[in-house]
Amino acid sequence: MPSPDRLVILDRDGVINRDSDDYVKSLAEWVPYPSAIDAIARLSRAGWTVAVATNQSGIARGYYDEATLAEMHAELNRLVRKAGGEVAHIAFCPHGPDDGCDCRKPLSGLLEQIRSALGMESLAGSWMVGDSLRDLQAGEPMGCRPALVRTGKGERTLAKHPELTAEDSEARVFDDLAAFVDWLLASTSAASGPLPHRR
Ligand SMILES: O=P(O)(O)OC[C@@H](O)[C@H]1O[C@@H](OP(=O)(O)O)[C@@H](O)[C@@H](O)[C@@H]1O
Ligand SMILES: [Mg+2]
Ligand SMILES: [Zn+2]
Repeated sequence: MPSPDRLVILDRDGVINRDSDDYVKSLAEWVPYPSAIDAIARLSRAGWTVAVATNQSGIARGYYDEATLAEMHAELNRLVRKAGGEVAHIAFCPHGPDDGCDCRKPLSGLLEQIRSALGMESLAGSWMVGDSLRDLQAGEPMGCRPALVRTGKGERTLAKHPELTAEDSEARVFDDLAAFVDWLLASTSAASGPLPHRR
């Protein structure tokens, strides 16, 4: 059972792979950031558990189906394993904005699925890394530490929510997933225990 202090939960589109305003509708359109695949493997090799929480309303919208989504996630798993790492669990919301589900971010249902799948009591102290505010909002009730990346919709998110970069913001901002992992591994190798909360 992973410790939340060594768990990173990743949003998918815009963090692990390029996002598209037209949705990522096929394996061919699923283009991972090479540095992100390597970053996930570096986390695994350093003893961290990595999970993914992704909204996939394109399924409800009829743009692609769960079999196509499974092809993308098989490829993600293959690439991460080839790089020497592992993705412990991928939780996805196939629903649309009007379906009233409890798993579409900013709700926390996907993170609850991850907590349960990994057999954890709590996610408090784990990291939630995303390119949209709703990613960070999904982690907040679960006690996740928020990290925003500038890739994908990250720059748009920061333009809409400049408070995220304020000195007293709980969120930390990074250029991309690789930069977050560089910082996290450097910080936690220096401090053996959990990271101090941002002052
Ligand atoms: O970033 P994650 O959660 O991994 O996935 C986001 C995607 O499911 C899509 O989410 C859609 O939002 P709506 O679902 O239409 O609000 C749009 O933002 C698309 O551009 C985007 O590709
Ligand atoms: Mg995203
Ligand atoms: Zn859902």
